Formats: sequence, C-alpha cells, structure tokens
Amino acid sequence: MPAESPVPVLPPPIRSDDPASFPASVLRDRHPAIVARVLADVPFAAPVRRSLATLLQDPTVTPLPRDAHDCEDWDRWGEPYFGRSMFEVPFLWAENYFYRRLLYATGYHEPGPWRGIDPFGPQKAADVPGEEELRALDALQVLPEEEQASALVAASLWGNRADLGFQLAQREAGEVHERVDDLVVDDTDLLWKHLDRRGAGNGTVCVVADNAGRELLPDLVLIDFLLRTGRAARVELHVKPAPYFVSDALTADVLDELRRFPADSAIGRRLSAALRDGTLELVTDAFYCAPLEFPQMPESLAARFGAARLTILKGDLNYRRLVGDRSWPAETSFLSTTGYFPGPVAALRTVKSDVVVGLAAGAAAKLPASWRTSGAFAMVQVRA
Ligand SMILES: O=P(O)(O)OC[C@H]1O[C@](O)(CO)[C@@H](O)[C@@H]1O
Repeated sequence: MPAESPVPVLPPPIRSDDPASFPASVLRDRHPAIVARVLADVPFAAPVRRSLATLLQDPTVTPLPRDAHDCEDWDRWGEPYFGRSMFEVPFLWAENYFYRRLLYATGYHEPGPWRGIDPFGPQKAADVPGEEELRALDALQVLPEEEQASALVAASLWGNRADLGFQLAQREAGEVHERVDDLVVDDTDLLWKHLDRRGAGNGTVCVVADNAGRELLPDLVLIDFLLRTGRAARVELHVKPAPYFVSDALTADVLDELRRFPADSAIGRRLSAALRDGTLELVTDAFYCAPLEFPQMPESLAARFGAARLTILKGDLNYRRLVGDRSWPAETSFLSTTGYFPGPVAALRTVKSDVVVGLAAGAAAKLPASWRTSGAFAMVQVRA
C-alpha cells in the first residue's frame, strides 16, 4: 500500500436507527412504496398479496422460511441480527434482506407458476429507452474517438439516475430534485489513459451492471466502443441473478435491450455477434444478491477481477459494496478503501446514498445539504 494511503480506521456501518436519516426513510417510506407498486402492477393471487402486505408490518429480522433454497446462507448472514429490528442492523444488510423477503413472498425462486416472474418487470417495461435515445447513442459513432469516449462515459454515468426505486421514492415524496449535472470527482482521463495502455491485464474489461433500461443502454454502447476500438479484447458484463433493488439488470433485461436496437443499428448487431462468439460474456453470481460487500466476494469473482485490465462498477449500490457502507469522512482516500480489490477498478456512480470517499479536503462543505442523496451529483473514481 503506498505511503499516502494508510489503511483507514473503520468507521461504523451505516444503520437506520436515526428516524431523520436517509436510511430510515428508505426502510420506512421507500420500501412500502415499492411493495405497493408491485401489488398494483402484478395480479398476484390472495396468498401472495397477503404475504407482501405483511412483509412490512413487523420490522424484526427473522430467519428465512425453511423451504427457501438459500435459507442456510441467510441463517449464517443473519445470525448476528435475528430478533433485532431492521432499523438497528446495518442498512445495506437490511435492504438486501427486504428484497430477499419480497422475492420469497412472490415465489420467485420456488417451484410453481410464479417461479422466475420478475415482480418489477412491469416497472422496467414502462421505463425503456425510446427510439430517440437509441438513435442519439448510435449517432455518436461518427464522432472522433476521443469525443465518443467522453460522451459514452458521461452517458453511462448519468444513466445511473435511471433507478426506479429512487424515482418512485422521489415521486411519492413529491420531490423532483433539480438535476445539476455535477461531477464531484472526475477521474475520466485516468480511466481512458489506463484503457489506452494496451497490454495491461488479459485484455478483458469487466462491467458490473446496475440498472436495466436507460442505464444499461449506454452501458452496452460503451461496451461496443471498448470492443470495437480494441480497448478491450473481451468484455464480461456482470448482471444480477434475480430481481433486485427494483430496476437492477438481469440476463433477460440485457436480451430485451438488445432487441430494442433498430434493425439497421450496427451496435445491436455487433453486440449480439459478440455474445455469440464469446467476446462479450454474461456473468452472474449469487454474491450479487447477497448482503455482502466486495471484500467478501467469492474466489471465482476475485479471479475474474484480478485478471481483468479494468473492472467498471456501475451505480450507487456497487459503490457502497466497494468502499464499505460506512460513515467514512468524505476525504478518506479512494485508494485506501479499495486497496483490497484484486485488480484496477473504476466506479461510475450518481450519488444516491450517504457513502462517499475521495473528495478533496473541504469540497463536501461547499455542496448543498442534500447532495449525497439527491442524485444530482456524480463521481468517476479510478484506482488504476
Ligand atoms: O441503482 P443504484 O445506483 O445502485 O442505487 C440504488 C440505491 O437505492 C437505494 O436503495 C436507496 O437510495 C440505495 O440504498 C442504493 O444504493
């Protein structure tokens, strides 16, 4: 570890026990809104509707029912928290637990007619990119390479606002935040410099996706650019194995998105061909829906990231899992909190929760009070 980046003292994990805090508002207000939306969107039968309605009545953390395929994993992960309120356990853990309970209630993993039905599917389908967005991204191909590069990072970064859980909460609260396109940390140049240094790593770039739809579209166009310009010999696109945090991308969402490219779009054709010949590989892992952070990732993922030229982590949740969902002082160095990651890593994230590292001294104090949760600010951070 370089001298300027001592391992920082670990601050406590973020919890939701202060009623005035952002995490408390997510558990108290956002989760019920998410359940209400699922109930409105999907005609589940009465027993499922009852389980969903009761999901939020008691905040006590209890083991998963014994017929859940992963109940033993959750027994292990939940052991320190059983019997406590969701508001008292780490926020990241509580959110994961909520989504796991929601999927159990809808029978997503269980044998039966509802197995594999995405409870957030209707929301995702209602928020797809339009023809205009597709054409605009397509049109970037005629620009000089450098301009394409910066436009695509910006599109992929700001696409991260397309988070349906976040939008739903803003609508419910009557808040539509001003969109101040502001980068509080911008390592974009470092990102491209690193990718231009051909020969670093095995030529693979891993992209750990976040939301489907409006975020995944620019991600795919960025992936096409990396492959087409030789900045990546191959790309792994990591997606969630099950519906999660409302709009997170699954394999089915990637396929839907590819179908959306106009028939005359070379990007859509190239990406489908890349999937066929393996230069674009879809990867998923149970880790992505577990209440864990990247230091606890399985060996198989660590090996992929360790061999890659670069791993690009998209979105707020991946950021929290990368640096640790803790009350870090904003000036804590990005390098010191990501030193454990097995290879070069870039985070592209609009700021939608309290966790922030890597700001210049004094910078946070100049930002508006709600800057960490408004989604109006963003960061591109790179540890090359
Ligand atoms: O889609 P993203 O960028 O990962 O954001 C999801 C975010 O939504 C929340 O669930 C609530 O804001 C955050 O806790 C989470 O980090």
